[in-house]
Formats: sequence, structure tokens, C-alpha cells
Amino acid sequence: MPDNTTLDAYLASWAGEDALRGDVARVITLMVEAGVVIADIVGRGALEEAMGAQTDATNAGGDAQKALDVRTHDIVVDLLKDSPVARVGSEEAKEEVVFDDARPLVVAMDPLDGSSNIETNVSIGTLFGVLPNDGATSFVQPGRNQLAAGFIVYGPATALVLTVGAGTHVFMLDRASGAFVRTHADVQIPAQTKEYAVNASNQRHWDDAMQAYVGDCLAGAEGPREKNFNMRWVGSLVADVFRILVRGGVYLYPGDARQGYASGRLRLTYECNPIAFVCEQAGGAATDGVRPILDIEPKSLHVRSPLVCGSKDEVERIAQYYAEPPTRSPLFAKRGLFLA
Ligand SMILES: O=P(O)(O)OC[C@H]1O[C@](O)(COP(=O)(O)O)[C@@H](O)[C@@H]1O
Ligand SMILES: [Mg+2]
Ligand SMILES: [Mg+2]
Repeated sequence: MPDNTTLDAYLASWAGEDALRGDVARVITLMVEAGVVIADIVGRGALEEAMGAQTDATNAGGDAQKALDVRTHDIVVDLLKDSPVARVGSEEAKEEVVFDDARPLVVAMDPLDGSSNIETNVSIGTLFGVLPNDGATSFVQPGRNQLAAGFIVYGPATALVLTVGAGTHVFMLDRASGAFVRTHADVQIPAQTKEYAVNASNQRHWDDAMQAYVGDCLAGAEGPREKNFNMRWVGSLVADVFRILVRGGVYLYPGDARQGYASGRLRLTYECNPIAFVCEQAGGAATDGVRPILDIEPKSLHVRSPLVCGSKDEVERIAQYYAEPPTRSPLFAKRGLFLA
């Protein structure tokens, strides 16, 4: 329910007279300004000429860049260039964008998450984490150091999910006033769940622990979990995690046996870390299967990590599958319909 707290009022009261917090608040405000511009573009759908268009380029992760990936990167960088931000590390730039190393903060961002969904009119978003500027090690610091993190979802509503380390809060864009108004204060992810999110088409590539966990979910009330599970997969991390914040669940992107996927698909600094901070601050958890995401020391800006996040008890249960993968037979039987 809206409680009439605007984002501006929330940030002003959190920052008070503290100079560093004031800088962090300024950066969040600029990220949201970028979000409003991006929401307008995304909201035009196929009326926007570049919607869904490919470029000839690839990003640091080897993904083909879409025109909107590049455009959203430029929109955010342009807004941050005269701000307390020294450097930006972005999914869409191989090298860090350097403004001025004397400034106190750095921003890690995925300017457009879920870009494979652009032309399908499904929710997409912008992820960001704000870190102290530690000079040369700017992005090679654990997510636990984040001063603020969150994401903006461009869906039926434009929503900001934010933590500054004082709980996780959701603000929605009131298009009439242009303000972001808080709709979910101090979100609490239910600790238990009967819903998981995974791209099941990768099942044959998973390790034993993931096979066993998902298999046990699929076995439902007749299996070891003794309850029926539901599955949802939007394919935009921001949308899947928004659902988890609202009604619980776990999001899974494990490492798998495909070439280049040993650590999954998601990038630690600008995808997993903001999500992990938001989840932990909402009473949930986020791991790479075993270790808390926020404790991992990234080796470089674009490094990948498996991600398991959401309802705390379920994330902990998955860690047990990794500690002792069950020996019972794999749940997706090798037998096919015609081989029975
Ligand atoms: O296409 P897959 O393998 O199901 O992966 C989907 C995941 O990849 C992502 O699209 C990665 O983010 P980008 O779109 O920013 O590259 C996530 O949003 C999503 O959850
Ligand atoms: Mg992404
Ligand atoms: Mg992206």
C-alpha cells in the first residue's frame, strides 16, 4: 500500500547531514532520472524505431548487444558524468568508464537487464550497485561493501526496488506527479516457498545438486518435499526477483556444463551483488549455491557467478544439496516415452 513517502523524502531523511550519504542519495536520484527516461522509451514499444534492433557488436560477456543496451548505457553514463561518481562499470562497456578518480563513489550497472525480452513486451530493468571508490580496486571489492543497490523495473508499473542498508523498499512511479512513491515499506520475503524459477531447458547440463533439488520439487507431494511446487521463469532477472519480493520463491541460475557457463550466466558485480543486497535486506538470502554472494571477492568487473536467491529457508536447503548431493537416482529419468 502506498504510504505517501516519496523517494526524495526517504532519501533526505536517510542522508540527513551526512556528506557521503548525501552523495549516495544524489546518485540514486540520478539513476532514477535515467530510469524515467528509459521507461518512456521502453513504454513506446515497437513505436520506438530501435526497439529490439541488434547491433554488430558484442559486450564483455560475449552477448550480442542490442541497440537499446547501448542506448540505455549512454543515458545512465551521461547523467552520472557530473556527479559524485568516479567510475562506472557497465555490462555494456568492456572497460570501466572513468570520470574523475577524486570522487568518492563508483557505480556497477546493468543498464538493461532482460534484453532478450525487449521486443516481446515483457518487463525488463536496470540494475545498479553503489560502492565506495577504493582507487584501483574500485570494482574488485565484495558486494558487502555496497552503500546502496537496487533495480528499476520497466513493467506494467515502473518500480524502483532500493536498499541503502536499512531494509528493502519499493517505490513506484506516479506518472501524474512524476514522483516515486513508496508502495512496499521494509519488504519481507516469506522464508518458505513452493515456487522456484529456473530455465529448465538447461537441465541436462546441470550438476547433481541442481538436478536433485529441482527433481525433488517436481516430485511434488509424492516426493521427499511432500508438497507441490509451482514454477515461473520470466527470463528477466529483475522481473523474477520482483515477484519473489512480493510473494516469495527462489531464483536459480546455476553453473552448468555448457561452454562458458561454468559459473552460470549472471555477472557478479552488477547483477548478483545488487540482487543479493536487496534480498538480504528483505530477510531473504542469496548465494552461489553455497557461499553468500555478498562475501565473494570479484576477480574483475565482468566475472560471472551462479546465483540462488530468494526465500531464506529454501536457499539454505539448496546449500544442503550442494553440501551432500543426494544419492537417489536423478529425477529427470533418462528413459523416454518410447524406451520404457
Ligand atoms: O536466457 P537465459 O539463459 O534463460 O537467461 C536469462 C537471464 O539472463 C539475463 O537476461 C541476463 O541479463 P542481460 O539481459 O542483462 O544479459 C537475466 O535477466 C535472465 O534472468
Ligand atoms: Mg542482466
Ligand atoms: Mg543487460
